[in-house]
Amino acid sequence: MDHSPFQDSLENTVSGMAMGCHALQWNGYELIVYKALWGELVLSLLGGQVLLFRPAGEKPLLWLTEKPAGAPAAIRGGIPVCWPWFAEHPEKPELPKHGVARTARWQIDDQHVDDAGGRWLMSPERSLCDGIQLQLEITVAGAELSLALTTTNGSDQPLAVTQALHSYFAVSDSRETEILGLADCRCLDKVQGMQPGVMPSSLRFTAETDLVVEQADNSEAVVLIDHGWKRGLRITKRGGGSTVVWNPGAAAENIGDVGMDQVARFVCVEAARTRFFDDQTLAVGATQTLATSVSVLPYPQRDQLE
Ligand SMILES: O=P(O)(O)OC[C@H]1O[C@@H](O)[C@H](O)[C@@H](O)[C@@H]1O
Repeated sequence: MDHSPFQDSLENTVSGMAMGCHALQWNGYELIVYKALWGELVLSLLGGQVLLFRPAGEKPLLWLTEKPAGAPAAIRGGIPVCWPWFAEHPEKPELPKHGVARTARWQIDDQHVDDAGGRWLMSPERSLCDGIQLQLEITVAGAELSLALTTTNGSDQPLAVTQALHSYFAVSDSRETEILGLADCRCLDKVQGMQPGVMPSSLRFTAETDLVVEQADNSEAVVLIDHGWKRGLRITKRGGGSTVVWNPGAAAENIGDVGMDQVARFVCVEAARTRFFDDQTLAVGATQTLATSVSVLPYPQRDQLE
């Protein structure tokens, strides 16, 4: 059987690789694969994007499309970096949705990997905004993955920035999952034309879902319970006052790298800073960090939130 990366899923390709660090071409994207005692991590140089994280003995925590558009298009899955604006540009709708970071070329500036985890520092190869520095720190500590995206305004002008770490979490079936931890938060429902509402104590995915939720910085973790795989994911956020929850439902038919055959395999829970709830202007010389982490919880774990 041919296990070329063009005919097999990235997950299968990586699971067949030896321990260590490997460069891999996948549908025109340059990837770096790390395999160690703690598990597997795959980084894409396009977008500075974590594509795969699988702690040893677990299923992958992140979902990745099996029908990638191919380089240099943005990759759907893993954790795209949306920066320096989230969603549509507020004044120039012709500009790319979710900013320019996810389609830029990034480099690995520093890395340290050992048997317990690793730490990687990435930055765009070329500045994406004059005078602005952007750095992504990726940390694996055992079975936990953390990302911290730091913006430093080294220009002579204040910088308006919104952003998201747009995590695609792998699930057995989105209809078998629920999201806890956002009860009573204010939200805007994008599917209903940004209609304001309040989040329920448990959110289920029964149709297209696209919610921008006002969730205070450093609040309790969001818990994603997967009743199919009997797994919980604990998702934290720091440095942003918004959490975005997205699954396209039937709208996936019109999204080439999702489609109805893949739409139930993921749920997005995004750590964000949005113009709806926590717009930010970064003063000259100021630094801001948006961070998120994910780790596995035993199932069931509802009582941990009650
Ligand atoms: O297709 P894109 O540009 O990657 O965006 C995916 C989704 O990203 C989410 O963050 C938005 O809330 C959705 O509205 C959007 O559809």
